[in-house]
Amino acid sequence: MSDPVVAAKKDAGIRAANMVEDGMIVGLGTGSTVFFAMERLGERIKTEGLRILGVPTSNQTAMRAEEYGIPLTTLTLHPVLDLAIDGADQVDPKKQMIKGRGAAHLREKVVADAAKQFVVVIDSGKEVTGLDAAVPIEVLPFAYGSVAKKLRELGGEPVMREGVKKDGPVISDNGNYVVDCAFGAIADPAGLEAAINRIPGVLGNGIFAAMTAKTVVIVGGKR
Ligand SMILES: O=C(CO)[C@H](O)[C@H](O)COP(=O)(O)O
Repeated sequence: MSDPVVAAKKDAGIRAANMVEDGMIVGLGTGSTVFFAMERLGERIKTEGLRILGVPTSNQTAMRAEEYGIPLTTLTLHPVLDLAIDGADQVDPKKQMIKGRGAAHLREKVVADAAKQFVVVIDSGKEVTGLDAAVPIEVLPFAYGSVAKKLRELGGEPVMREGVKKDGPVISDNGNYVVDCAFGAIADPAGLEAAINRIPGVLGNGIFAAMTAKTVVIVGGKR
């Protein structure tokens, strides 16, 4: 019997991929849900002759794109994207979200910001009434100590993300540390997103609260 969460992710991914039109430049997020969208895009390229170019948000996504036959481009050649498809870890009713389980949130935010429309694909387990997950924060290694102190002053509890099958800290695709910082229930996601970004040495954080107007959320298995 198929896993209902996996089935929901696949449904969300396929529906997002079916929104893509011929000639579009498409931001490609990172994670298991967006990979279902990419698989479907690969099928459409083969069967319908769909012509698209993708901008990948991680090394893993670039490798998947190669596997699925999705041609890639860069933000240098295409600074404006028609649409970006990505997953999320928590999404609230205002379409504010927390991302970054895969430590790709810095490039994911750049790509989502460059897109005219941001399509977020989730299963219903990601829907929450209020954001409260630890916030992934990409930090310049040189600044780790001072950033951690400032995050504590903001009321957070920063924890260095540790590697799996690798001793020591996770190093992002951009060569930086990733800190997971719990703040408890987040009353003002936009305010916290901006406050974290104001700390020198912070390169980006996983709260996405500034692009809700162009965000469409697809919850797999729900119509
Ligand atoms: O933000 C992310 C990676 O940095 C992912 O998009 C997010 O963690 C969702 O992943 P999944 O679709 O595998 O549940």
